[in-house]
Amino acid sequence: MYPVVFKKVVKTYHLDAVDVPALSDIDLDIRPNCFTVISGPSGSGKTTLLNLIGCIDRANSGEVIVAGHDVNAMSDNALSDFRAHHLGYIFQNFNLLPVLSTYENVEYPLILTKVPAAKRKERVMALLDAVGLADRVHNRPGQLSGGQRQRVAIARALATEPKLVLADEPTANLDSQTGAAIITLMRKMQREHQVSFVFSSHDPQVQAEADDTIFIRDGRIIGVERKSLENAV
Ligand SMILES: Nc1ncnc2c1ncn2[C@@H]1O[C@H](COP(=O)(O)OP(=O)(O)OP(=O)(O)O)[C@@H](O)[C@H]1O
Repeated sequence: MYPVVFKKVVKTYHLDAVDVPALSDIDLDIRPNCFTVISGPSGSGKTTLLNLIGCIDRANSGEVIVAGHDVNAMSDNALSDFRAHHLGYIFQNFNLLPVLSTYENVEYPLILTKVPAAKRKERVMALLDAVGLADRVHNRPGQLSGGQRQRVAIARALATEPKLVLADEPTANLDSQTGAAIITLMRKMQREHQVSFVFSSHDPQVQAEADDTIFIRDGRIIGVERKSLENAV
């Protein structure tokens, strides 16, 4: 099953009295267990597309199917529950809760989804070990480097075992060496957890690692490049 299917999707923002068309007639399939990059110039609609895939925003028309669910038809409460259980997010600004420790940041989505305490501990420690932060469990985000913060965000995104992880410019605030290490880690986690990652990115390092690239211009998909799946699994 494709984790994401779009049919004739349109998104227009309303800014005061002006309509700003952001996405027009988007038809799209995202393959399972792949690294998919959305590539395009500034203002082309990458973040808008990622926000629709991530159910952070809603389309004006068309069908948006995520993990087999018609998300445009869901109520706000159902959508919020759906996001918590099925999706993981990685942001360029990391978006960690500053008052929580590394451990607590990764545990947080498991509390939201009511995972029992013993299971939470097991899963958080396994993830922090996998991202190389088992010795930083008590540090708060302010006591970590940018690369370490992004590692926490990767562990947090995978905590609920989602089928799909969305990453908006995940290496934008990292130097190229740290960015490369983060891409390698995301690839490793993607393969181990059999999850689909969808990125928006200008970073050639992220684009080079992609299985699939979706090229977008002026709110329209102008091409899709898919590598052989042997690279992805
Ligand atoms: N909240 C909003 N209100 C009004 N217009 C918006 C809003 N968000 C985005 N837009 C417009 O929608 C279009 C697509 O924006 P979007 O942020 O998706 O592009 P992008 O490709 O992610 O750009 P960048 O690479 O600069 O982040 C642009 O014309 C933008 O000005």
